Amino acid sequence: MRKVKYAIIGAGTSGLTAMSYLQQLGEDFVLIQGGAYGTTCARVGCMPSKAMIHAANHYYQRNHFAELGIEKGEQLNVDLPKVLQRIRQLRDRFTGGVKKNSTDGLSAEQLIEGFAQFVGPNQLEVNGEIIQAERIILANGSRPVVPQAWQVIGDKLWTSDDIFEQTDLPKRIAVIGLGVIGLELGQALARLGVEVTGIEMQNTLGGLTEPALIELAVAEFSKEFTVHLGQAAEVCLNPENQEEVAIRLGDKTIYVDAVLASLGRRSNIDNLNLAAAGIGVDARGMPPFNVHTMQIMDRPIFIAGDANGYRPILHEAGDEGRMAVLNAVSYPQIQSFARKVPLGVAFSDPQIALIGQRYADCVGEQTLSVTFPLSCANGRAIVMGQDKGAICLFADKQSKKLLGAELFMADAEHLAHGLAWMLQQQMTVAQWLRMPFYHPVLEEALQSALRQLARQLYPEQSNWLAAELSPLE
Ligand SMILES: Cc1cc2nc3c(=O)[nH]c(=O)nc-3n(C[C@H](O)[C@H](O)[C@H](O)COP(=O)(O)OP(=O)(O)OC[C@H]3O[C@@H](n4cnc5c(N)ncnc54)[C@H](O)[C@@H]3O)c2cc1C
Ligand SMILES: NC(=O)c1ccc[n+]([C@@H]2O[C@H](COP(=O)([O-])OP(=O)(O)OC[C@H]3O[C@@H](n4cnc5c(N)ncnc54)[C@H](O)[C@@H]3O)[C@@H](O)[C@H]2O)c1
Repeated sequence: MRKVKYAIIGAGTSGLTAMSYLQQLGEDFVLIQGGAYGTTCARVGCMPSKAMIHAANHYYQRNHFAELGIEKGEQLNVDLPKVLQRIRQLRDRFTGGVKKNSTDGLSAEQLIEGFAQFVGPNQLEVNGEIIQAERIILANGSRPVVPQAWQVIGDKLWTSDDIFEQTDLPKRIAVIGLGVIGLELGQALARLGVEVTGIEMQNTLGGLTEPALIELAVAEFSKEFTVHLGQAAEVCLNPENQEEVAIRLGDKTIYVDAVLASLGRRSNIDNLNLAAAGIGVDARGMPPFNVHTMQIMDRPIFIAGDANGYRPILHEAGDEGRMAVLNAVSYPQIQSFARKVPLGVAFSDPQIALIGQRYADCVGEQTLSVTFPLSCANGRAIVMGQDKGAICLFADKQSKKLLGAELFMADAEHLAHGLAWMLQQQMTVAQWLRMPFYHPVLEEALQSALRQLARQLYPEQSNWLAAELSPLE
């Protein structure tokens, strides 16, 4: 049996963030990594998906050249094998960079290759070796949800783990699940010339909850690919042609060449045998843990990143790795950390951004909301041909502070950051309106929405000309 002070399970963003702190402190640790190196983000997640979207969006622009007076755009072609090859080259560059700066520098004692599982309260087993660790960080990520019944279609069933490995793309793909992954990759595939059928069992897409934005988004995406909402699909091989997949949607059958399952991701926590550590799980298979400390019960065991399923996105995985390692080091002293304002961006076009609380969770007597369409006098959006979207802001009537925002607009990623940063400062709507807004920029749409909100929140305020200025103290 090997004894160590710290064991980290998983060399993803979360685990590596935790490890870098232990390295700085010169602590005694092991990093246990099962599966491929280089992190989910760089290998099969954020980065290859953005590389595909980038190529797809460039190619798609050809459809709009004529209206700008630029000729022969329709003569452009896409070389799909080259597009896919470039994605893999970029992926290798990103994963190579991650490895060089993290696991490549570890000694044979520090890095253990293999899948860990608990065999006792503080004991892990990897490849038959027992590791006794005083403090343990579980950062073993998540994997795509794939229904067992869909396996009958064999290699025609893809997830985000497979799509970037393809050397070419077929004519027709069904993208099932129009959350973030389905929307980003579904639109990219459509823009690269694939005939895409998008299927989502809820009556929304990309996580939007505000009805006007959902309607706008469905209308926009439907121009590029077929969108079926409110229906769960059944998948099998076409009995008459085993080369084809048959998707059953109610009484409709759609035939495609491949299926991209983007139905969500589930935690890998189930491969750790938590029961052997004396840790129970809830109905979703998750152990009890504190989102402000990352600690599981009162144990010297911490859970961070996608593994805990709380906010499965990259910057949160990094933050949770930090919280987990700070508390692992200070254990039994445990510090609670405030969570940052929730921020999510889907890199579709237009983008979707969700900041703070969700609209659906806030609607009620105490909430005021405004939805401002970009076509309504945002000059920059109109010039760019990007005036299809809208901004929805919602605020608490009493405190006059924003609760959150949902955006469906071009380049929402930037405005979303401004909104998240300001939301975290807990400013009132009047304070926001005293910030500078340049012209002509998309941010002026935020200014317009804030003005509409302010008029309802401050009915007593008669002089808005002055209210947007701060008196010199
Ligand atoms: C297609 C896609 C696009 C995405 N795009 C974005 C984006 O644009 N922006 C964003 O913020 N987020 C995005 N994400 C989410 C982001 O990639 C994840 O939230 C983040 O990578 C999670 O990091 P992690 O450290 O928790 O897990 P991971 O990076 O998955 O690391 C966990 C590691 O643990 C290993 N492991 C599992 N079980 C064991 C075990 N028992 N023993 C040892 N090792 C084990 C796994 O093999 C894995 O290598 C995307 C995800 C996907 C799939
Ligand atoms: N830009 C980003 O930040 C980004 C991009 C990609 C992924 N991610 C991360 O990856 C995670 C997983 O992404 P995802 O898109 O797979 O999950 P998701 O939870 O966002 O969306 C999954 C969708 O599939 C639908 N669905 C489930 N089963 C279905 C069925 N049988 N038929 C039809 N629809 C079905 C769900 O209703 C849901 O809308 C996200 O939660 C996010 O944290 C982030």
